[in-house]
Parts: sequence; C-alpha cells; structure tokens
Amino acid sequence: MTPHLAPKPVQPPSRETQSLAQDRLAGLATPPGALGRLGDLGVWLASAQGVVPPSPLDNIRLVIFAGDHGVAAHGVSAYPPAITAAMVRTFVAGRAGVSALAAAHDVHVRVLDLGVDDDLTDVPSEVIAHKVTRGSGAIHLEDALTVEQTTQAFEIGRTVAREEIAAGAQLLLSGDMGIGNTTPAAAIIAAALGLPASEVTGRGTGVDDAGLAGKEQVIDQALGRTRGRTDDPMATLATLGSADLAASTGYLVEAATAGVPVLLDGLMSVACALTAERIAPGAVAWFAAGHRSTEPAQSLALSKLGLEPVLDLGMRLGEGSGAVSAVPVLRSAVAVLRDVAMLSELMPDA
Ligand SMILES: O=C(O)c1ccc[n+]([C@@H]2O[C@H](COP(=O)([O-])O)[C@@H](O)[C@H]2O)c1
Ligand SMILES: Cc1cc2nc[nH]c2cc1C
Repeated sequence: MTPHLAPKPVQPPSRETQSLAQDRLAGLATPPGALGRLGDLGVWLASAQGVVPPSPLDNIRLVIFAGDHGVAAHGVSAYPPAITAAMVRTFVAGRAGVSALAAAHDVHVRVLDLGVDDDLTDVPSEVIAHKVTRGSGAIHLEDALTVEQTTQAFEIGRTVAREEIAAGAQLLLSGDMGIGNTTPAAAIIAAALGLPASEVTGRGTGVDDAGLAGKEQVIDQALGRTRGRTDDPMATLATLGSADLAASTGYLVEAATAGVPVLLDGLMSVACALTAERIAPGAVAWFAAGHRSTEPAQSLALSKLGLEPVLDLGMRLGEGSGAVSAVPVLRSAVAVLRDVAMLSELMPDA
C-alpha cells in the first residue's frame, strides 16, 4: 500500500506586486541591473509579502528536523549515530554551528525530534513531543516508515509551519540533523529525477573513497528495492525517506500554501523542497535557495527546481546553517528596495 495525496497546486506570489516591485527596482538611483541578484531577491520578497517596498525581515524562524536513519549502521557516514542526539542537546544549549549564526543574524531556532534513536528525556518536552519513531528503517533493506508514520510526520510538519506562521514568521527556514541522512536525501532526489546512484552520491560528513563506494551501493540497492513504488511523492518519503524528511516536506508544503516565503538550506532541505513541489505544484515559487552545498544531489535538485543559490561557500554542515548564512543578503535586498532614492527624485526635471 502506498500513501496517496492528490497534488494540490499552490497559488503563486502576487504578480501585480511583483510588477510594481520591478518598476521600483528599475527606477532606483542605480544603473539598470547594477544590483544584480540582490534586486531580484528584493522583488521576490516584495511579491511574496504582497507589498512594495518589502517590509524589513524582523521575524525569521528556523525549524531543525532531527532524526536517525537505519542506514547509518551500514557504513554510509563518517560519524556514529549517537552524534544526532548529542547535537539535539547542543541545539538546545545554543552551542551548535547554526546557533552561533542564528544569534548573529537574529534568527529564531526551534529543534524538533521526529525520529532520534534516543529517548532524549533530558531535553525540554516540546522538543520530543513530536517523536514519530526511534530511527527510520535502513532504506536499502526495508521501508523507512509505514504509511501511517509518513502521514503522521508530514502532518506534524504542516502543523509546525502553521505554528511558526502564527508566531509571526515573515520568512521560514528549514534545517536538518541526522547522522546518515544524506543517504535517504540523495536517494529521494535520484528517485524523483530518475538518476542513478552514481550521480547523486556525495561524501556527506566526509566519508573516504571506500565509504563513498559503499554509500553508492546502498543507494543503488535502495533504488532497486523500491523501483515502481516511487512515482508518488508520499510513497517516496515512506520507502526512501524518514520521519524527519517527511515532516520537513510537510512544513515546506504548508509554508507555500499559506504564502510565506522560505529560504532553503542544503541537501536535506532541497530534497524536501523537490518532494514538496511534487506534492504541491507551484510551491517552488515561494522558495529561495540559501546556498549551494557540496553534495551533488543538492545541485541537481536545485537545477530541476530552477533555483540559483544565494551563497556558494563550500559549506556542508546542514542544521539550516547555509540558509541562516544567506539571511544578511536577503535583508540587504529589502534595504535597497526600501531605502535607495528614486532616480526621478535626484533629477526631477529629467
Ligand atoms: O546540508 C548539507 O548539504 C549537508 C551535507 C553533508 C552533511 N550534512 C550534515 O551531516 C549529517 C549527514 O551526513 P552523513 O554523512 O552522516 O550522511 C547531517 O546531520 C547533516 O546535517 C549536511
Ligand atoms: C559534529 C557534527 C555536527 C553536525 N551538524 C550537522 N551534522 C553534523 C555532524 C557532525 C558529526
């Protein structure tokens, strides 16, 4: 049995506001095109907000979806699965890589355990309140989740997006934490794009050549095991994904449906964006790509979605760190559209 969800098209951001924002950009006291992609990002934010010039981004919220993955016990990562729970505790303590970046750029961070293989009884109860499973299945041997677990995790993601929007989010970011998660994320992208394991497999946390070869084999085996069952995006999440990836996908679908712009992160975030676009065609119009990760599958999925990343810093941390790093660029895009004089003001008689 596969979980089916009829694709629900998403309304695009306001075309009228987009055109007004383009007119404002063209009229600024700058040579046409001189602001490059900063101008395009400002126009995108204005149309997503439905207002010209766009409002300052004072309430930016990141949700980190955490979970463990059965494949992590099969040599696909350079690190042991116990790191996942340890990093959840580190996010709670505000000491992770993304914590430092988020504090620097005033981004609110929420971490949620969807499937960490640890009871995590020592973290605040709201972090573990949405646990669906203790570890998702090893995808080369078994399905990651049952149909019910997949739907449950997806719906949790949607609810979490609604909560963040109710808290005033003007921009949502999605992050991930989970040793082994680059394997299911790459597999999901391979299945969606019809690509072989050899094209999507990357080094993740830094596996050596033997590790890379083994990881490619695991992905190839997972794709072979599920062939014919990945035409449906929810079935892809159940067979090749995980609870954290299903929740992250629901979060992105809900953000787009509610008309709130999203800044994507690395491989996991973009694999979920690709899946969200399959579930809710048009969702991608609400997404911008924060950065290019070193993972080949992330670039392949970004190309398919037609997204050009804001930053390309060789980052591969995950956690939402690439998205948070791009936040100052988005704030710059808002500032130029808001605060630069119009050329007509400088030369009223021209
Ligand atoms: O965001 C990315 O593109 C990215 C690339 C490589 C690694 N990561 C992070 O590293 C972990 C997964 O790597 P791995 O090798 O265990 O599959 C997971 O916690 C991710 O957040 C993240
Ligand atoms: C230390 C560490 C931190 C991480 N953050 C995201 N993935 C990670 C993997 C490791 C190993």
